[in-house]
Amino acid sequence: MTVRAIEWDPATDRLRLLDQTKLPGESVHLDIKSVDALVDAIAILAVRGAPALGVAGAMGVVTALDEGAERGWSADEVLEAVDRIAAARPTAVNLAWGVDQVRGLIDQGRDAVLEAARRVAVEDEAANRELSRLGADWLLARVDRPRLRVLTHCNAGALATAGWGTALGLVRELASRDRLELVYADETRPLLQGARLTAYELAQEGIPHVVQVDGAAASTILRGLVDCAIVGSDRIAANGDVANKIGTVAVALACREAGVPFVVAAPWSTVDLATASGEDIEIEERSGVEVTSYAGVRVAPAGSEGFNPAFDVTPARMVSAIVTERGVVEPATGQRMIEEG
Ligand SMILES: CSC[C@H]1O[C@H](OP(=O)(O)O)[C@H](O)[C@@H]1O
Repeated sequence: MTVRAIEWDPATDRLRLLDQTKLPGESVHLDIKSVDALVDAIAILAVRGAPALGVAGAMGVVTALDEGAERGWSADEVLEAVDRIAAARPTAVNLAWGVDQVRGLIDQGRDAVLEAARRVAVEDEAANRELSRLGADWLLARVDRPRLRVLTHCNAGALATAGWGTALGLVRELASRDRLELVYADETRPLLQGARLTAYELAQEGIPHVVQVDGAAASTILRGLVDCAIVGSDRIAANGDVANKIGTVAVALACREAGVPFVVAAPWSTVDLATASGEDIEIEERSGVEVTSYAGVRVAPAGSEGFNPAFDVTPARMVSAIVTERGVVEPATGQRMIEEG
């Protein structure tokens, strides 16, 4: 079983999060007792990754019901608290999607909401395993090499989902088939999800990998050191434009120039058919201090401000494949995301 980022803890009957800001050095869990605590955990990326945010959003509705019962909130006050969870981060469609999967059951009571939230988690992990199989089949049919060398950006692993992972789920599937040679993991400034979290997952499972600075990705690809790039996503627009961690579009540009596949792995819950194109995706702007400092130590001069968009958009024309549990779409050929998927 892969590392668990999120669970509904039977011992406390509360949402329990693995605090990803403490990894890889410490394995610390947060018992979420209030909506404020969950919103804060999302804001500081203690829980992060689009599918994981969907699960946290769904389970957070139970947290809102419990806090409302303790504090005597009206039905409207409970819904206002649920809305705060859904709005805690703007780019990943999964957060609001996860809340929406269960909020309509509130009038059926806590048990119904918790059962539905748990189902969101189970279905996410199942989707990740299915898309990993489909993605490995797609890649192995196109890359003529005994074992693949893969570049990935950020963390789209078990820590970013309910389990197994999306981009790293595909990596795990390749490794299980003995078709993986090496993973180049971009460190992913400024919060180092790659160096801290992707490396943590791969090291735990003995999957061969190296960590590289983000600035090395393009030359690693252009030097012919990788056979493909596989990344996750936070929101996929109807036309196949893909929002993902800042730095992803640079990887896609290099893949197109080098003629290697740029693959996006994501559950269908990340596809947002209501968003026509990447131009309509809100990009989260985070504090510039995350760029000008690291681990509390300022690295830029006092007079320098940080510019910190957390995501970028890769145009559909640069995306070789979007792999979901419903199948593979090839946006670079003009294919669009459709409900039948
Ligand atoms: C499997 S989706 C993971 C996705 O989420 C990450 O963003 P963040 O760490 O800020 O939540 C990044 O975009 C990953 O690709």
